[in-house]
Amino acid sequence: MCLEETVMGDDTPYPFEVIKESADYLLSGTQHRPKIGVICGSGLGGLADQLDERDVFPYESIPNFPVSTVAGHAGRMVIGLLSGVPVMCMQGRFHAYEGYPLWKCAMPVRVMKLMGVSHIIVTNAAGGLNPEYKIGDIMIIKDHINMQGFAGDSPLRGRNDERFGPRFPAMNNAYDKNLIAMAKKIVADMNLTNVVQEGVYVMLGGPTYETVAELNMLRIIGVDAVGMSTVPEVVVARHCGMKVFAFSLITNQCITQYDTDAQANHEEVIEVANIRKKDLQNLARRIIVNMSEEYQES
Ligand SMILES: O=P(O)(O)O[C@H]1O[C@H](CO)[C@@H](O)[C@H]1O
Ligand SMILES: Nc1nc2[nH]cnc2c(=O)[nH]1
Repeated sequence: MCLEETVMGDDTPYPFEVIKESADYLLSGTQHRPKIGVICGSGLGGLADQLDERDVFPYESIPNFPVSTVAGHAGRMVIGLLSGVPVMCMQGRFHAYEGYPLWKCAMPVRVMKLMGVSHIIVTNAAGGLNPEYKIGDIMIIKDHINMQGFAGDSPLRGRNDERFGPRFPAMNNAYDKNLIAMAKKIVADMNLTNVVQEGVYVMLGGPTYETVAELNMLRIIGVDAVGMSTVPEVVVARHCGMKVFAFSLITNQCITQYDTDAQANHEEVIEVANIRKKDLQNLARRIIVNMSEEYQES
């Protein structure tokens, strides 16, 4: 198969050389050499606007990159300094429901890897299924349930390239315990303990929100928050050896009763993200500064 066919087809992940082309393009357009990557969830892209000395790359300008099609996802890579730490931020991500295969949703993580990123922060907006969770809570993700994996799909499906990682990567400890402990200290220091939770995230394919029966089933299997992203990115990040920290902003309460007319909707998701964005940006900034101290020591 020629390179062009491989790039155009959706059946198999881009080869190393194609990912490298994207990485080299970004490296040639910025002086920064970030070791920390951030994927901004729905309505959470404001962090990228806070970077100093930033270089901005609309996704359509980056070779081989998909484009964002969802409200609340600006669709650009922003590389710059946050409190002096070099960072690259995806202001907008790719979802399976947009029509992208899982490997393409997560392809930017490999681009980050080839640019030198070793630590990644993945954020999302999610529905709170744990009845204790309130709208506006921040859930540190301690684990996930990979529903697509149960069904035989994976961003790692297809031939494995050992230059990225092993055929059979472990996925326990996907969410770095030391980073979680560090984040909890920061949360306490910021007096945010009462709005921060720690729980299990599930990704469903979307774009529908869930039925009552689906939500009740998910709760039984141990889910605390429900979304339509993050898992492919985390799987690919762990496959290539990155340390992962992830959190969900609980933008709505999942509706687990039949006797209500309330309905989940994306406008509410964006609205809540807007209300909470300052706390989230401050939290992310402090985590990034601490992370940079960690990788400088290691
Ligand atoms: O996961 P992010 O991208 O934050 O967005 C979440 O919010 C959207 C639904 O409102 C879906 O895209 C879901 O995945
Ligand atoms: N699947 C799903 N994704 C979301 N993103 C934000 N809220 C939700 C939700 O309730 N369900």
